[in-house]
Amino acid sequence: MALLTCENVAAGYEGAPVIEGLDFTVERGDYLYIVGENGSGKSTLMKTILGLIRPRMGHVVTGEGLKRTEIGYLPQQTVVQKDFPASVREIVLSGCLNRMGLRPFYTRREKELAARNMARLGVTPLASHCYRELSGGQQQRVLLARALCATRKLIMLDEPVTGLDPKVTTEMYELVAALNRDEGLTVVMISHDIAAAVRYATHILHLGGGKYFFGSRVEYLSSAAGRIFTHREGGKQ
Ligand SMILES: Nc1ncnc2c1ncn2[C@@H]1O[C@H](COP(=O)(O)OP(=O)(O)OP(=O)(O)O)[C@@H](O)[C@H]1O
Repeated sequence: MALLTCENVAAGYEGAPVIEGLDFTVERGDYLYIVGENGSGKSTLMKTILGLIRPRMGHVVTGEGLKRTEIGYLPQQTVVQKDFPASVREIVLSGCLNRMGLRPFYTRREKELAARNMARLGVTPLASHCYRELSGGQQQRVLLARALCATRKLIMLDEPVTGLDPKVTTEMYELVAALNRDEGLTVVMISHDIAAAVRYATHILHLGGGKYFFGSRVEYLSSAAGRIFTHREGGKQ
């Protein structure tokens, strides 16, 4: 069974639904990019998958023993979040909150998990620094370490490179690609960067104009949406 299945999903707020009739699956080890213009419903879909928004129609089904609370999530950063007055260690540890239930303290295992994920993301030397004093790239690494504390299976990232310079953007992309390739972590990433999508993704979901495309990277490149991109890039892909 797929790790994640969306069956005829419609979601939105008041008024007309933002997304409708969406069908796609995410298998273990996939790297799915969700692309599409502003307002096409990418974040709404991600929140629906996470169970933060109830679908108006259809179902989101998880498989392979995955619980919704075991999905690592790196949300789109707001200005307020960038200014959060906590230490890096506290932020990373808070990725364990979903496992804690009513228990008020972190266990030794949770502290070890946080330490491991800080090391994995190269932020151990920043552990006692205040989060709001970090650069944008360091903040995103910290949030990725936090999301990894919540999951061993599936991580969802909402535009994790917004505001980062090209070098740090590439580092972030390579980091996530390595987690997928070397550690078998399944990744779902929202992005506006179609060039990165066709470089890193195994699958692409392109939302927009009431329609959508879902398929493998190769299928995307020969689809109408993908051909617009390759045409613009002069057929470089
Ligand atoms: N909390 C909300 N309440 C009401 N409408 C909302 C809410 N969040 C988003 N919307 C609307 O839903 C639509 C889709 O928004 P969403 O954030 O899912 O798009 P997106 O594709 O992620 O956009 P972007 O690329 O700009 O981040 C937009 O028209 C937006 O204004």
